[in-house]
Amino acid sequence: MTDDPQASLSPTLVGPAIQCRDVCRSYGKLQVLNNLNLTVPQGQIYGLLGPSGCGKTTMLKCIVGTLSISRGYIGVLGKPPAFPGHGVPGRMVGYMPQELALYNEFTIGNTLTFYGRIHGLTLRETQARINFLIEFLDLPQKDRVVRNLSGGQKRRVSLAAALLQNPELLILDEPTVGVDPVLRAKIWQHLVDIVKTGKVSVIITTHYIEEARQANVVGLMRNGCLLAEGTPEAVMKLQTSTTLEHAFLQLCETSDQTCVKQSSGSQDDGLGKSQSFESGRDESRPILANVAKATEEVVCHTVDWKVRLRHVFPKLRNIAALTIKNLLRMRRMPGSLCFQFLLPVIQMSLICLCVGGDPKGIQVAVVNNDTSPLAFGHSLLSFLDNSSVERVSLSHAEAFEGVYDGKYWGVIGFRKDFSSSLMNRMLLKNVSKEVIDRGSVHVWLDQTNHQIALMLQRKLYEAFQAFVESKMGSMADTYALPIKFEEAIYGSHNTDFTTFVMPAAVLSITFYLALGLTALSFVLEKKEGLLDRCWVAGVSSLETMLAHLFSQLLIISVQIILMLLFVLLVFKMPNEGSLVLIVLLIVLQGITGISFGLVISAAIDDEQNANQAALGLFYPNLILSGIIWPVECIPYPLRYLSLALPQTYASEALRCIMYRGWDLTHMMVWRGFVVTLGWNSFFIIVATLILKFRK
Ligand SMILES: Nc1ncnc2c1ncn2[C@@H]1O[C@H](COP(=O)(O)OP(=O)(O)OP(=O)(O)O)[C@@H](O)[C@H]1O
Repeated sequence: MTDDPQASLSPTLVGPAIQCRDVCRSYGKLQVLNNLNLTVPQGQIYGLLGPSGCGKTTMLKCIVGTLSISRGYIGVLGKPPAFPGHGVPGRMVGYMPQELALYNEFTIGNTLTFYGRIHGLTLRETQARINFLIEFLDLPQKDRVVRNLSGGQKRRVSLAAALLQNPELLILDEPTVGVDPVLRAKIWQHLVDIVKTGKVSVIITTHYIEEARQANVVGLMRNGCLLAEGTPEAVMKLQTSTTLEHAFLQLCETSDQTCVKQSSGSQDDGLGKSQSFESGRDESRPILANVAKATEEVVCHTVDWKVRLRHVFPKLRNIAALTIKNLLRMRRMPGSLCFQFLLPVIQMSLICLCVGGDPKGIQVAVVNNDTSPLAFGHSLLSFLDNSSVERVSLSHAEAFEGVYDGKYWGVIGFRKDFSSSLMNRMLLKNVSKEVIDRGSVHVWLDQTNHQIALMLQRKLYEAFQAFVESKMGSMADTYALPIKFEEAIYGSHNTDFTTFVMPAAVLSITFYLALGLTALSFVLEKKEGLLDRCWVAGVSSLETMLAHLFSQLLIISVQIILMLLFVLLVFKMPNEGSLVLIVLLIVLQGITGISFGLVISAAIDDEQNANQAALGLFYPNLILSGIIWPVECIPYPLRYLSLALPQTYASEALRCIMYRGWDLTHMMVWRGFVVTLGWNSFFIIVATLILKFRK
């Protein structure tokens, strides 16, 4: 097998394989491990037995380092778990967690090849081990997908993953559950065989107490304490029992009787503390008073700075293995992949089609009492945009009744002498207020829909302007407002609301999809024990995050290409700026989404809560980031919050690039990039810290 730098750091094992001293661990107020002392001798099988909920799994998780202890000391193969440069977590340890911790969409071959890559095995070595394990564990063909295996077969694949790299220490949490008696016997025989070399040690938990007779040492655990530890024969002898099960029952009864003594911290020779049956082992030595002592033991291991640096620095091998794994998972879920590619395009197309355009087919009642042969009323209405405004000629009473009933959005009314009064208004210098009023178009609107009301006002002004031009020719300007809008400096007079929304919407869609998918997939991996398993195999949180980032970047790239193709070529949105800058900013915003997703999934253990967090943040962010309405409308001090959000300055920057053709020399552009990069770094640091300290 290839030389692993970690393997070369294998400690000189003079002491036991695992040593736990006064280990305490709680979940909130629930004290699960209570001053637990346990010793796994080098080159032996240790059976950790105890009733459900007594803390066995918690103990194993503390040993592999996925859970931290609140007090005490744990030494694994000579050093505390996760000690810089130590092979635990890493190749020296094979861990089979209680949950299956398998990638369901992988084949058996994919699963084992992935762990082979993590452990630095060559393909040939992995292949040889796969063939052996399939034969030995009576597994189906290696191209069978894990999802379609039976419960027992899945457990055996999980065991195979733990055995793959021939580790020096095997930590197996209930490996024989759901396995038939013949195979159970075979697994035990294999464990017995591999420890015979003296180089491999095993700690195994099982519900089948009797099978643990094959262990060299058993530890009987109850309520977070070790009741007894010794060879199975010694335990049975002391309890004058013929079976381990009976011996255990007796120990439990005795322990219940001395329970009060235990809680008062009795130091006598009863079962208040762990009984040792192993000759020569000093279980009666004073309990370490506090963490300080444990730390003392830890600091005696000096660490070379190079080793420390290698410990914190992400390993390319692991990142590559995880990235390949992520890509393979994506490939095995084509439906989900298509969804991820198409959803942004569909969302963006819907925005371009449905948001910001003029309302169409708006029905308006017309009461035209203008009977003059000039028929100015009729003529003016002919200039109204027919696609937006549908006119319905009615009597005065019917028109108003229709608006009150919600059938029409307004009434346009012309008085009997509208044409002559309008003519007088335009041609005479002095006219009475009454003539002005009679020569006006009277409009009553249903103002409950601001956009429709605004559109009707605008269409009427435009129709009037066109009408005046048709009647007055070159004199038309005399009757227009004395304000002239010249050629637009940026954009055009036809710029609509869609143009405003589009850049921020692209960023927002990329950000939220990346956030949602990252949070969900990470929380699920964490919940199913996959992250812990990878961590025990030697993968750091940072490596996991980087690999996720790389594989997700591939998805984001396809999403961006499709979105931009639709936005620029199909919906013909204007773009004056550099495509490179546009793509870069959207990619960086996608990374912001991924890194924020990592923070959520690092802090939250449950997919429902993670979804709630992502959904809960969606609307406030959409509104406060100026995506659907200008930031300038947000009142102070809320505006300060808005400006601090990851998408506010980025949206502004993208609008400046696309519509003003600006580049990085403009503050409004580089500020968007700087703020995005700042948020990315912040989120990744926070996620790493949470993953590191939340054990
Ligand atoms: N993440 C957690 N948060 C809160 N309590 C927990 C958590 N994990 C375990 N516990 C509790 O800690 C106690 C010990 O659990 P643990 O899984 O270590 O028991 P166990 O001996 O392995 O049981 P089993 O044999 O059924 O697997 C139980 O009461 C359990 O409910």
